[in-house]
Amino acid sequence: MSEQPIRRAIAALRAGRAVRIEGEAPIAIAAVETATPEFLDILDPKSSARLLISGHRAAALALTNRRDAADPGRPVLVERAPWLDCETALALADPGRDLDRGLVGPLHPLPCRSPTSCTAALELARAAGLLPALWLLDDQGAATSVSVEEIDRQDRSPTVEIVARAKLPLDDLPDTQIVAFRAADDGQEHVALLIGAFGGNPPLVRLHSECLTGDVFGSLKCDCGPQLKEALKIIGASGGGVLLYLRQEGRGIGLANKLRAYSLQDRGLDTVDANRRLGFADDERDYAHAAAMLRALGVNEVRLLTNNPNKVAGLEAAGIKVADRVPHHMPANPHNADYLDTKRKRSGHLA
Ligand SMILES: Nc1nc2c(ncn2[C@@H]2O[C@H](COP(=O)(O)OP(=O)(O)OP(=O)(O)O)[C@@H](O)[C@H]2O)c(=O)[nH]1
Ligand SMILES: [Zn+2]
Repeated sequence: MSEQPIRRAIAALRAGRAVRIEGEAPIAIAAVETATPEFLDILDPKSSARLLISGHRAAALALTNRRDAADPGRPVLVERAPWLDCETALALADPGRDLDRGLVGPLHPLPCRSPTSCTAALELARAAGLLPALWLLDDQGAATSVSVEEIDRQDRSPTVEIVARAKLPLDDLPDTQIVAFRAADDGQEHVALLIGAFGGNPPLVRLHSECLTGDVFGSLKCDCGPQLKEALKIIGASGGGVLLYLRQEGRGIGLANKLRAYSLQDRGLDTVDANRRLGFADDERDYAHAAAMLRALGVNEVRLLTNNPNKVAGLEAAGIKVADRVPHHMPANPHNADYLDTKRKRSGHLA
């Protein structure tokens, strides 16, 4: 499959290996989180690598000048000083550690001469569930390579294939089938539940983003668990519809990064600032894979259960008509009241 380079590049970054990003200005990178000191000694013998961080992380470290600050999406490079070793770099990348240790420095930001390649590289780190902090290496001989175009989500119209389909009896629900999908680009496995009979009118559809803590453990920090259960109930009661279970843990930043965000929230940050402090945008999801899954199921128009206007816009941008938005509120509890409030005040969720 032509899209396999992304999967290989994700695997290489996670394994602490180097990846070459092909494009107008090719670069070679390795993840700060996984690259070992021995590896860095070999690939950066002169200590001339630079540290590549996201604009959001640079802003949190007060490294952005006024022009950069206007564009938090713009990556920033930091010169490798002799004291900037693997552990110090990790402290720069990981806000949990900078709060523990205090900031290191002085740090010298450098102009980023290949913003397109660097942005693609940071996107790859996000897709790998790693912190958005990379070593930018002089040595470009990395065995694994992927192009900017292959990484860029805007350029991709992802294809998904149906891998398996089976009956799944669920409590209090009409006939339900579970369908496993695999995305050709990043290899991610998503799931659809087809509940009851639907057809004719646009079906009731819920896009549920994975939340291990809420869905499985019943965490009270968010509203995901109750939303998931209630969505199944509402779809079942309406006669039928579709629930997509999307593997977009932590609004697309991955499980470990979400738990890092939780740890920052334990220290008083809200959900939006925690994401930014880690170096991510508030919400890193897109709905192109969801749209491809719906199309593969023959669904081109939906009534969408959500309070999130960005979800409606994202699905429509990916070519699925949203005939109606059906609100999907859950009662707050003492642990998630502030979180739900932040989503309304800062993330545009509808009350
Ligand atoms: N990064 C991050 N992700 C979170 C946090 N709390 C929950 N999530 C994730 O947020 C996603 C659910 O998003 P929500 O904002 O609750 O809901 P939504 O799907 O955008 O909107 P609705 O359709 O109205 O429910 C899941 O992937 C959760 O893992 C958090 O504090 N930080
Ligand atoms: Zn949740």
